[in-house]
Amino acid sequence: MNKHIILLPGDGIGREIVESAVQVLKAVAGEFGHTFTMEEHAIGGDAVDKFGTPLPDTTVKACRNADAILLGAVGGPKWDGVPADRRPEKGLLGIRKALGLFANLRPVKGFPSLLHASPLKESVIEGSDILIIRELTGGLYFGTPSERRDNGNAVVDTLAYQREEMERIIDKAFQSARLRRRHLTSVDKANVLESSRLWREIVEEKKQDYPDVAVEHLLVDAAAMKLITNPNQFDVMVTENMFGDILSDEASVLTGSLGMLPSASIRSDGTGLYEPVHGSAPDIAGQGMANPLGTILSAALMLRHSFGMETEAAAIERAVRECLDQGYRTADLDTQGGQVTGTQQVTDAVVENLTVKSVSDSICGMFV
Ligand SMILES: NC(=O)c1ccc[n+]([C@@H]2O[C@H](COP(=O)([O-])OP(=O)(O)OC[C@H]3O[C@@H](n4cnc5c(N)ncnc54)[C@H](O)[C@@H]3O)[C@@H](O)[C@H]2O)c1
Ligand SMILES: CC(C)[C@H](C(=O)O)[C@@H](O)C(=O)O
Ligand SMILES: [Mg+2]
Repeated sequence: MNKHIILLPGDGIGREIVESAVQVLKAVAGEFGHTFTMEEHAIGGDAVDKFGTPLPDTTVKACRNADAILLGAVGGPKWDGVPADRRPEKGLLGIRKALGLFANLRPVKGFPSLLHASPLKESVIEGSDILIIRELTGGLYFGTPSERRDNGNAVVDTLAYQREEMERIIDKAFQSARLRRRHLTSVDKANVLESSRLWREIVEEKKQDYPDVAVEHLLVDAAAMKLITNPNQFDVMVTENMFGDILSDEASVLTGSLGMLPSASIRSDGTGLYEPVHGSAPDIAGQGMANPLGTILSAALMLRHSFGMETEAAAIERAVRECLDQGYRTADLDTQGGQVTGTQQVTDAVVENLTVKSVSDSICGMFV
């Protein structure tokens, strides 16, 4: 197959980890006889520096014409002082909105050889396999422009949702639960927020259409606690934009590192932007020590969701598992006294495992 992929490296470690994923995608193309053309565009602080805006029109246009998009990360202290409309993060929010990518799938599944890498007890995290589905284009992030009033002494952020925006993400969550263990946890703050009360009503309405899926409601504060104390109770979790942002970083602890988590930001027709859950990690940028696996696993999600390449996606996931089994670890992972390996060595190990092993023993559908 021929596919055209837009690369948006962005800022901080973004370029390093996207480069790793590109090496893996090239290896997949070679191994399976595909042609992936890749074209880089600017976003975030990188775009502010080059074009004076975090989301140039040329980037949006290229993304609209792409088969899929792979993003690194945006932001960093360099742009702390820029006006609100030039914040690097606006570029990321802007491209998600421009492409209508309302569903953010954040699978949280630990690799066997990393069980010990979590600060949580192995008995707690063993077998945890959660899909967090985060609404991505509404809520507090996109309310009528935030503003300062009273000489800067009062602030307004607006949490707004339309019924349809809630319905489509809740439908997506029920459908995903059907493909997994048929258990859906809806997370809200219905004891306080009117938006959460509408959300809960819609979940109750929708569950009539999915009688085979067990549904529970949890308030977000309790959900945050249970995610750490009893993660195995969860299958699919669905929640609004900001709750999903926070809960997914928290859930990454189950896997050993925030650097491990991939994500798919998609809409109903298969269009997708694939991005690790973490940010630009300015504290380690440029040092060759970033964990590339969240981005490499995001590339696997791209192959599965946007290109329908299940075998190829599973081959990447298997290669990552083997790389970890062989003991390769970036510094964010507990090395158990072993050697710390850099971004490039980890990437090389994944590529090596992809190319030397037969694909017949692939673990299909490891993530979503
Ligand atoms: N999707 C995105 O582009 C995205 C996501 C989150 C944060 N950000 C932005 O990133 C900047 C930094 O934010 P932050 O420090 O709060 O969050 P962060 O996710 O960048 O980093 C949090 C911690 O995790 C570590 N970390 C993250 N990814 C890692 C990886 N792949 N390998 C090893 N360690 C990793 C970092 O070193 C840091 O200690 C901010 O400007 C923020 O807005 C962007
Ligand atoms: C950088 C920021 C706008 C972004 C978000 O909150 O969506 C990030 O934290 C993420 O999780 O992708
Ligand atoms: Mg986040």
